[in-house]
Amino acid sequence: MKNVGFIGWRGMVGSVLMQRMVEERDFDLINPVFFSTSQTGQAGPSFNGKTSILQDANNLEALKALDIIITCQGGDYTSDVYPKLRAAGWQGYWIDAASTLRMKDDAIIILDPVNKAHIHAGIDKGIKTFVGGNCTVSLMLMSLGGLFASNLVEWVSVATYQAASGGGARHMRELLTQMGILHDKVATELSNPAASILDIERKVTQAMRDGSLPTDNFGVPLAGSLIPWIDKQLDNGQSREEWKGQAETNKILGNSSIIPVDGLCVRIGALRCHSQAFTIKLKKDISIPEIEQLLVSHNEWAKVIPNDREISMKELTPAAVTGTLSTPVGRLRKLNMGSDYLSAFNVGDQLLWGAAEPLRRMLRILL
Ligand SMILES: NC(=O)C1=CN([C@@H]2O[C@H](COP(=O)(O)OP(=O)(O)OC[C@H]3O[C@@H](n4cnc5c(N)ncnc54)[C@H](OP(=O)(O)O)[C@@H]3O)[C@@H](O)[C@H]2O)C=CC1
Ligand SMILES: N[C@@H](CC(=O)OP(=O)(O)O)C(=O)O
Repeated sequence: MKNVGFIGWRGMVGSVLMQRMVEERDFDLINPVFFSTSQTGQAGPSFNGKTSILQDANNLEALKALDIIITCQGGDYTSDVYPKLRAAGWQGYWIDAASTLRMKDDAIIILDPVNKAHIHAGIDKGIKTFVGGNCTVSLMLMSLGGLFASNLVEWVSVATYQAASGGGARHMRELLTQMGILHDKVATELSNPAASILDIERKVTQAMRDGSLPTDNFGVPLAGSLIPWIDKQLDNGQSREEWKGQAETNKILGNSSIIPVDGLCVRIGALRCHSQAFTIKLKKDISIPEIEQLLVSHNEWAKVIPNDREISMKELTPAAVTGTLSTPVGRLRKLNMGSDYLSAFNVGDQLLWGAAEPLRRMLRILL
């Protein structure tokens, strides 16, 4: 059995990874070794009946003994440890959730339902570094993969509605705390049907503006509001999250001719499902039934939701999709701009296909 090291396993992404690996009995196939940057020497978890002591995630000698390393620890850890490990001659497989290494020439962005052939070709060529994609990119390709695979996409314009979890566990807590404080401010009025709704709104708006909400993580209130910027600011006016859309999509697809992907990335008050609204310029006018067929036949998780009000409201929402591997896509219709302009809307759990699932599937490919 291969020795597989896990770093970042107790964080939010890592916990989802562990849960999925238990569900799929991945631990039966490996000899897991658990690491920590802060709890070395403490008892490790037991996912396959065996317990062990947590090892130091910065101990290069311990890491060098591993065949495969899976890290969800974050970009700082990767930037620090990965170069040292490779410089020390380690030839094992590095599977990473952080964005640090994604665009390196000797790394492949992993999303096997979309680029399995590319992954296998990379392994055959000796590539040893595999990185999970940005969550919005992975979720877009899971739901729209059929259109890309059929070479039908000329360009994509996207508006995202991204959940708090994309920022990390502390961001989720902050959003919920903000929601609770806002509710508390008007709880009395809400229990009185005769209270003026404009008084209620005024109190809530005042609380959003007077500094009474915790904003250490988001920087500004998110509850009752939104944030039209995710990740760093680039010189060209894009956010880094928006930049990833085109860069990572084309790298995952292995395109030599770039498909333009651009738009606006926005944080909203969902917990762990990202949603995205797409305008897609098709290379040719094909019918909606043909499009639906291409989408559902691309992979088993891409579910088409009929463009019907009731069904969309029930099935195409974060509330419906959270915690599932399904990557539904709906609101499919031709736009007023012309019959080769398609609208689409997708929803996906950003901690599953958006983060943890591609990592465990990459491990399976290597076993
Ligand atoms: N959040 C997301 O949606 C996505 C994140 N990623 C990547 O994954 C990385 C990790 O993200 P995320 O899982 O959200 O980070 P977390 O903050 O949840 O966990 C990161 C690390 O913090 C340490 N830690 C300290 N205190 C605690 C605690 N009380 N509970 C759990 N862990 C604790 C753990 O390391 P230790 O045991 O060493 O102390 C843990 O591995 C990101 O930096 C990013 O690179 C990628 C895609 C999506
Ligand atoms: N940036 C994403 C989450 C994430 O971690 O993305 P990346 O893996 O590309 O850094 C979000 O905030 O929703």
